Amino acid sequence: MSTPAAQHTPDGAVAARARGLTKAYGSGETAVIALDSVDVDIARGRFTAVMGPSGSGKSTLMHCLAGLDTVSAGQVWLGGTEITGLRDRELTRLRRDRVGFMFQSFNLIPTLTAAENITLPMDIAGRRPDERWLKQVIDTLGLRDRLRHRPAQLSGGQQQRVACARALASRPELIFADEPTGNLDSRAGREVLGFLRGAVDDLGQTVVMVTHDPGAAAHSDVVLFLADGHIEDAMERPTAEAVLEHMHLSTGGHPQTPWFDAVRGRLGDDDTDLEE
Ligand SMILES: Nc1ncnc2c1ncn2[C@@H]1O[C@H](COP(=O)(O)OP(=O)(O)OP(=O)(O)O)[C@@H](O)[C@H]1O
Repeated sequence: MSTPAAQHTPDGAVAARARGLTKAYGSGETAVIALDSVDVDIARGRFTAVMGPSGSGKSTLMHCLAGLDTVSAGQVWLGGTEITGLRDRELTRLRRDRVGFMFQSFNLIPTLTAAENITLPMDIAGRRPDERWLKQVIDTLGLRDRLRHRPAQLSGGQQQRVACARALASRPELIFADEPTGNLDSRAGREVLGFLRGAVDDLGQTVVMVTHDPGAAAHSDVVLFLADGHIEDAMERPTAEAVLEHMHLSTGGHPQTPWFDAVRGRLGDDDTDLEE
């Protein structure tokens, strides 16, 4: 299925692209089609949010675009390189060089300092960081005076900022963030979203973020809405209210799902007339 994002993005401005991307888990009668012939372009230098009900295929889409999972059919490109069909070793190198990851659970090494955690992927790869870039990332994220601290000595928001710096350190073409604010209180969550926004606006990075939270999605430039393994809509310049309204409409006006209740509660607008 084509999306507005797929139709209007010129070639050179695409950080990742999928055509006919299909992912099935299992086979025969028990097969689950997690993604069903998805076409999508992730625009370079923009902040894209991916939303949709639980099980709609968000994580699968992110993993296939990032080369973390194989596809059942279709093609995926990272920048100009088609990754479907690459051998494991080539794919690992490409991922290491071009992609940064942020997860809900931070994934920091407890025995290493913030500074060591930030450069760990580059140290493993035997690459020297670009010191000017690293300094810019650390200052942008406000981590200068936290570099010698270990994760346990940092707040949740600071830990996620370290994870953000780690994702940015090698200046990847693309950062994938899977619910990066899921384990944070709302203030720390807003702070991390502000830094991701800054990574796009001030550092020219490309960010793809999976989220259930309309308030988080409102920090993005475009929201892709998944449903049953399809991209069923895209929204440019989203606001939390417009995203929530879209979620309301996509549940057919019967927002009885735990997913909807949870996000509505987080927006704090239980008094609105959503259930009319
Ligand atoms: N390893 C797996 N084996 C079998 N089925 C899977 C596997 N991973 C995902 N699925 C199925 O694929 C579909 C899409 O899953 P996915 O995790 O991508 O959804 P999601 O939108 O990210 O969900 P959530 O918001 O709950 O994280 C679901 O039906 C899920 O049960």
